[in-house]
Amino acid sequence: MLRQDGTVCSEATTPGVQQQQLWSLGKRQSSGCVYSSTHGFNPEEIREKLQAFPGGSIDLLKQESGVAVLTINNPSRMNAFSGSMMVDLEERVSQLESWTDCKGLIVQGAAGTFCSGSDLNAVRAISNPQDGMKMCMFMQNALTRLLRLPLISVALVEGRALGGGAELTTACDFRLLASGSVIQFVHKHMGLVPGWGGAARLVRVVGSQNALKLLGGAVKVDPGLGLQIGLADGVLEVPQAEEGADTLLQQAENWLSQYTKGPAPVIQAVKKVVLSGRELPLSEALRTEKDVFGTVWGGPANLQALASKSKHK
Ligand SMILES: CCCC(=O)SCCNC(=O)CCNC(=O)[C@H](O)C(C)(C)COP(=O)(O)OP(=O)(O)OC[C@H]1O[C@@H](n2cnc3c(N)ncnc32)[C@H](O)[C@@H]1OP(=O)(O)O
Repeated sequence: MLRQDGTVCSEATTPGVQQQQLWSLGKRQSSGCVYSSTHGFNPEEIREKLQAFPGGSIDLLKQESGVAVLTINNPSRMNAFSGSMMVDLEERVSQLESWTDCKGLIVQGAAGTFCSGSDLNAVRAISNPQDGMKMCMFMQNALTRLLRLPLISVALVEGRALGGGAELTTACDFRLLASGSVIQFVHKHMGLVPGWGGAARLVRVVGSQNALKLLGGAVKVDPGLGLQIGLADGVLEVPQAEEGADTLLQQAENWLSQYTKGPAPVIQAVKKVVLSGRELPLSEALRTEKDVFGTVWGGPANLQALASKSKHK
């Protein structure tokens, strides 16, 4: 059953329609926004305002493998988020939510750098508190939906991830840092704190002590520090120009494949139980886990594994 706040609580499951149910469970939870009209949030109004600051794009490539690539594309501004890119992001997340075969997602920046945060030209133009709040709610909704997608996501960070760009990395399940890259929550230097949900997510990734250090000191997190505090899940070497070396994207796809190998319903179920464990109180998380279990128990992958008498050596 779907609660009004977008979370899922338990309901009886009937074996046989399990795969369909898993998808709808994942979809229902992933579409749970933080803000709605009950919070005075009017998405149409802010969409229109954001569209007045055009430039760049958010590009989505869905691949047969079930792994999609989302590219932050505004190279002349170091992939800063223009207003229209924020609206684009929301649209791409909607497209991913309705992709039934999804298994994984790589979020990258175009042209050798990740993202320099919100476009400072747009920020200046909407620097009044009312517009700031609306933009903040809009981006929190979009990034919460991104993190709740029933797939396994990784931010591929090359170059710099600054401000909102750093926040975006925390809306992915994992982060891979290329050699020489930096994640920096520069908000304090801008007289700000994160507003796209980056602080709340950062605390969950690195713990409150480390989050306080990173935000309070606007610390530059390089791959070494990232690994040490758990912000980075792996480090990739930027390939030399010589022929044959895997690109960073290929390396990220290889890395992600350890988690996306296998049937989509099972990968989606894995994400779903982890997500509910992270977001729901224990009793609700347990009931959700039971429901998700019911969608894979006796399903094609389960039956095939039983028939092949697989051993786990
Ligand atoms: C809740 C969200 C909070 C936020 O995200 S606030 C925004 C936080 N981000 C920033 O303050 C980034 C400011 N930019 C910088 O520090 C530097 O440009 C940066 C990214 C380190 C790159 O330095 P450099 O390699 O020296 O390159 P550069 O400065 O010449 O930049 C190349 C062109 O990109 C532009 N750019 C970079 N970041 C931008 C941004 N966020 N908004 C708008 N334009 C931005 C920059 O102005 C420059 O443009 P132009 O060539 O002068 O026309």
